[in-house]
Formats: sequence, structure tokens, C-alpha cells
Amino acid sequence: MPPDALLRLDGVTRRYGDHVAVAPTDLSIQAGDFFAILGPSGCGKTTLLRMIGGFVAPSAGTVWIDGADVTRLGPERRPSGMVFQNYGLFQHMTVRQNIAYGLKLRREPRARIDAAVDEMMDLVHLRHLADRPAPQLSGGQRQRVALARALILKPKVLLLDEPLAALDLKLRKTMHGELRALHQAIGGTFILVSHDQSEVMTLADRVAVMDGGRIVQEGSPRDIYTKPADAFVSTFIGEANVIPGIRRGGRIDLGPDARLDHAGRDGPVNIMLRPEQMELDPPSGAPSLEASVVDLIFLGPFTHLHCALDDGVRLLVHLESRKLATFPAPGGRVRLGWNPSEQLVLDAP
Ligand SMILES: Nc1ncnc2c1ncn2[C@@H]1O[C@H](COP(=O)(O)OP(=O)(O)OP(=O)(O)O)[C@@H](O)[C@H]1O
Repeated sequence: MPPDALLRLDGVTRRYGDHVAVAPTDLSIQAGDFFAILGPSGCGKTTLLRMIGGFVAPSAGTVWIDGADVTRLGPERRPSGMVFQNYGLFQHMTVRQNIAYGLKLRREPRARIDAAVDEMMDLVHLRHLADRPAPQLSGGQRQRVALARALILKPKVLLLDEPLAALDLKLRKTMHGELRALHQAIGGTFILVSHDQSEVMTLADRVAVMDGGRIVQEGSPRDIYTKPADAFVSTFIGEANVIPGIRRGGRIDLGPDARLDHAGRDGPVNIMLRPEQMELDPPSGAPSLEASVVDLIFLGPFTHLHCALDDGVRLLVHLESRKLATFPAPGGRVRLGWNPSEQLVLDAP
């Protein structure tokens, strides 16, 4: 395994009867990464995370952590810690007791446990609640206890299974900042499972996008946003306009008329453009399409223009409000264009 990869999966697979929850998967994660596994419900991301943590046994393949084959070890014997979606706190214990629990099991000396718990409570801003019983904590406070309880054992890899899913949007945003700060303060390796693309874009330095039990693309959030591997990834990360087209020799024809014309077709393709890459009334010579305005949403600095081509394909355009001399009216016709160097041509399935 490469010297700097802290975690490596070689052909890790999980089947339930005939159902393949995770197809044979190879993955390397470097020490210090904040890595995210992103995908829709049922794509296999939790199963993959649980195989890393030792909570689910792989049907095939090998899990390596820090150079050791841990495939057959239970969770407590792996150098990883896990934070679950429902936190799993001990309800009859206080904050301090919950955080101390793992070190007590390890029979560490009392003074060392106290010092470590104090340090953890400072890290997650809970010192003032040290003696409060778990049932009297808010969602965000419980989440912090769960994080501290896992981190106090100094895991080489911290596994986070949708850790913020139970929190409301505002608190989730606060916790994003705290998780990032925590990752930076500790310098550890975090692996987050999430179906929330904005969470992943905010937190992770590397992302694996899963679909149907497979990793379909891996890279930095920026790579995945600017160079999505296929139409699924483009619509899953960020918003995307996917315009069906026809390849004819070296040319790509778009729009309803092109799709009806069967002359000289080589095959279907999709053009992907982000909403901010499209503009109104493009200069002559730029590729463009005519569309009807469905709706117009003014959001201060930006105006979102929802349009439809004549065959029903929907397009979303983000316009800078200050650059709009007049605002298009719903029901009206507009010409939408783009810079061809920014369009991404994806093979249509
Ligand atoms: N114990 C099990 N027995 C049978 N099938 C299972 C089991 N656990 C998971 N699966 C199936 O494996 C697939 C992947 O499940 P998994 O929980 O990993 O998905 P997920 O991407 O984490 O979804 P979610 O975001 O909804 O939690 C699903 O089709 C699920 O029904």
C-alpha cells in the first residue's frame, strides 16, 4: 500500500443474498483527509462505512488501516471510532461520564481520564455542561458529546455516519463550522457519509460519489463540480442543465429540431452546463437555444430564471441581477447562450 495511504480498500464487497449492496470497491484515503462518501439513499454508502469500522463483515476483499489487515477484526479492535446518526449516548450518564466511558473501559488511571475529558470538553465547547445528564441536552450538544466520546480514544480514522442528519438546518450549518475546526485542530482523518451535497462541499477535501453500490467518481469537490463523470454526478453535485443533443461528425446539434432530424446522426450525447454558465442574449456566433420563461425568482444579487425548451427540457439560469437591464417576464421567449469552451459533452446512456 502507498506509504501515505492511511486506509485502503481492496475489492471490498458486500452482498445480501442476491443483492449487491457494495460492488467490489478499491479506495485509498490519505492521513489527514476529510473524506466524504456521498450518494442517494440505498446506494451502499453506510454499508461501505460500516465495513471500514468493522460493524459489517465484507463478503469479499480486504480492509487495510495504517498498514494492517483489519478485515477480520471487530470494531473495538480497529484503530477507528464511529459517530452514529442517533449519537448512541448513555442516557443515565452525564456529559463527563459519557465522554470518559471509553477510557474507563481501558482502565486508564483516573487522573489521566479526568485530564483527557477536560481537554475534550474544551474542544467541543461543553465544559459548562460537564455534569448535565444526557437526556437534558439539546440535539447539537448531544452531537458534540458523541464526537468527544469517539475522539477521546484518539482513533486513527473517525467514521461519521450522517452525523448531523437529526439537526435542523441552522444548527447543521453551525456544526459544519465546528466539524471543520475540529478536523483542523486534531489533524486526524475523518470519513463522512452523507446524502447532502452542500454538507459535503463545505466539509470534505475529497469525495467519492456512489450510485448503485459503486463509486462512480472520486476527487476534490471542485474537480467533481467542474468535471463530473456523467449526468448523474452532474445533477447530484450542484445544479446542472443536461441538454440532450445529437453528434453528427465533429458537430453537436442541440434542441428539439436537431433531435427530430435523423440525417447523419452518430449518436446521442448530453451537454452539461451549470446554471451560472448560461447567459441571456449571447453574442452572435455563440451556441444558443430559444426557450420560454417559466418563472423568475429575484434573490437580491442573483436572479434565477427557470426556462423550458419547446420539447419540455427544463433549464435553470443564474443571472447577476445588477447586469440585467430588464427582467424577462414569465411566458416570454428568451435566447440562452453559453461559451462552448465551458460546455461538457457527456455520453448519453
Ligand atoms: N442487513 C441488510 N440486509 C439486507 N439488505 C441490506 C442490509 N443492509 C443494507 N441492505 C441493502 O443494501 C443497500 C445499501 O444500503 P445502505 O444502508 O448501505 O445504503 P445507504 O446509501 O447508506 O442509504 P441511506 O442513505 O438510506 O442510509 C440497500 O439496498 C439496502 O436495502
